[in-house]
Amino acid sequence: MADPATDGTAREPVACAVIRVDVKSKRFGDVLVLGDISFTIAKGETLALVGPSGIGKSTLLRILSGVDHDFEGTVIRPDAMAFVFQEPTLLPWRSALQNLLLVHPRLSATDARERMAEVGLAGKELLFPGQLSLGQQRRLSLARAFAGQPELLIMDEPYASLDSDTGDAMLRLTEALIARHRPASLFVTHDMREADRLADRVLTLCPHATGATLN
Ligand SMILES: Nc1ncnc2c1ncn2[C@@H]1O[C@H](COP(=O)(O)OP(=O)(O)OP(=O)(O)O)[C@@H](O)[C@H]1O
Repeated sequence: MADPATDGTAREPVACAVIRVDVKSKRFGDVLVLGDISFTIAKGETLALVGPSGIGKSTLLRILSGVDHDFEGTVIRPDAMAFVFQEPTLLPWRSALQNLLLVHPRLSATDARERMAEVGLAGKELLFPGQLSLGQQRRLSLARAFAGQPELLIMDEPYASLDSDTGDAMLRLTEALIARHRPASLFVTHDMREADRLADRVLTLCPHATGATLN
């Protein structure tokens, strides 16, 4: 693994920023994991976060999402945020529709069904997650994320471990949902093809010696 100390510097205009990140440093004990990382994401803009294993991508996501407050710097984030993880994280004993409504209790059943139809799951509302294919489970987790009309969408390797056809279909679906709902989006990926296709800009976390780049 590369030197885990990371020095990322990425600056650009801040107009219409949905999230504003200015991390000076993040340490675990004496170990510097993240250095100087500054960026914003505007409404409708998608940023890919890439870098080698162990460089600090998940650590940065935890800081951005507000789970980890133990760092130097500031993050200004919106209230309405949604997360999509590698695993769909569905409750197996609840139907697909209930999985949506549990997270969004104010959503009407009609709206929830519309959200499911939007991701190609019309007619699957009453099935349990175990009765859905992995691709359908991922679609449901996307529907759940977009159902709250998030201002900021954070995705952590959302297409990992899918076969190439399913991954491609999910990528197309995500593109369409982002184009329609226009959240600011940030996603972690190891796949530069995914990053080039989905992202407007790519933030690369690099070892301390070489810094980080924003393209
Ligand atoms: N709670 C913790 N305590 C101590 N060190 C940690 C902790 N969490 C992560 N680290 C270390 O911080 C560094 C960055 O880890 P992180 O999980 O953020 O990397 P990553 O880029 O997401 O890796 P991957 O792509 O493999 O998921 C690693 O060296 C890891 O061992």
